[in-house]
Amino acid sequence: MLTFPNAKINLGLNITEKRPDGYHNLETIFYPVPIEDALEINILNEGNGKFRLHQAGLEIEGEAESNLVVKAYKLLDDRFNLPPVEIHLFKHIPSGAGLGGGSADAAFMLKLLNNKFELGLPDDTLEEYAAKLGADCAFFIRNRPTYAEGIGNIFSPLPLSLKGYQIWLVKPDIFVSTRDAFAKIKPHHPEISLKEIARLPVEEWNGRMVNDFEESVFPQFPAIGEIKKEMYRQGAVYASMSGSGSSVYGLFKEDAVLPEVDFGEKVFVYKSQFTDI
Ligand SMILES: C[C@@](CO)(OP(=O)(O)O)[C@H](O)COP(=O)(O)OP(=O)(O)OC[C@H]1O[C@@H](n2ccc(N)nc2=O)[C@H](O)[C@@H]1O
Ligand SMILES: Nc1ncnc2c1ncn2[C@@H]1O[C@H](COP(=O)(O)OP(=O)(O)O)[C@@H](O)[C@H]1O
Repeated sequence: MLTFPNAKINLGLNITEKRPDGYHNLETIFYPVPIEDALEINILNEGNGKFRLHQAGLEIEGEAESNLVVKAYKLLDDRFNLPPVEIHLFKHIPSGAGLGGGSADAAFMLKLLNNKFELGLPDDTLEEYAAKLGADCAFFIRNRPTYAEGIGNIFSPLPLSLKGYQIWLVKPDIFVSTRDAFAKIKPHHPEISLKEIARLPVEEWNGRMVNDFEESVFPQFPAIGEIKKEMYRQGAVYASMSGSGSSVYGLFKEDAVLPEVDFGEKVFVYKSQFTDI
């Protein structure tokens, strides 16, 4: 059985409080983007192990055991004693990009196992399992435009559509640690809630909808801030870093012609148009 975990971008991100447990409360909007990995499972008929992971495409750091698709499998295996599986994962979504690729793989693995082995788990339960695997993981269960609060795990659906807009996404060869990026932030409550800003037309987001991580990440990695400036020079109606970086996206009008810009070596570039949401 085969599935295609997609990425997300953050539309705005306000980090509002540091919590006693070390995590941070925030508000953000998660929006699905059609950059997709490919994830397949088959029943494993040979050997003694419970899983075998084959990985291709972009590299992911770490052992198979630490891959989030394996963690997702183990989580459900502990509860349901699943048959052994052979896993094929092809990575297209860059890691350390603020695109949630690892979290998407984990959430889609939960959904895949639920379907393949007919576990009958409703979305609410799948979200509870997903939340154990990463702060933004549960978003990918329903995978629709979502306003998120708490540590990024309390959701409400949002009637927001970027249909027709073009997205230009650039991920430089820079790895930003989410943990370090949080550590440098001074949390504060925004004057206007992100939910309110999101009701405005996209053309009015610039200067209002902010990603608090930019303030700590751009001084450390000026190249990321330069990409954002370039997006605006090229006519973006809105541009921002996604999550804790390092990717930057620009939203462009339907009829805009996106130029070819050389952002340097080892830079991931993706252009597309939002369709069905
Ligand atoms: C902040 C966001 C916004 O989208 O960043 P990106 O990962 O997308 O860049 C996400 O919610 C991140 O989610 P995720 O990447 O799953 O975070 P986790 O693995 O759970 O946490 C990584 C580390 O970030 C810090 N952390 C994470 C979430 C949060 N609300 N407060 C925190 O302080 C903690 O130090 C934690 O150890
Ligand atoms: N299947 C996976 N895909 C990507 N990264 C993974 C995966 N499993 C574990 N990881 C680890 O998760 C970390 C965060 O990856 P990812 O969620 O893609 O990025 P981000 O948090 O920037 O959105 C990576 O450093 C990687 O080592």
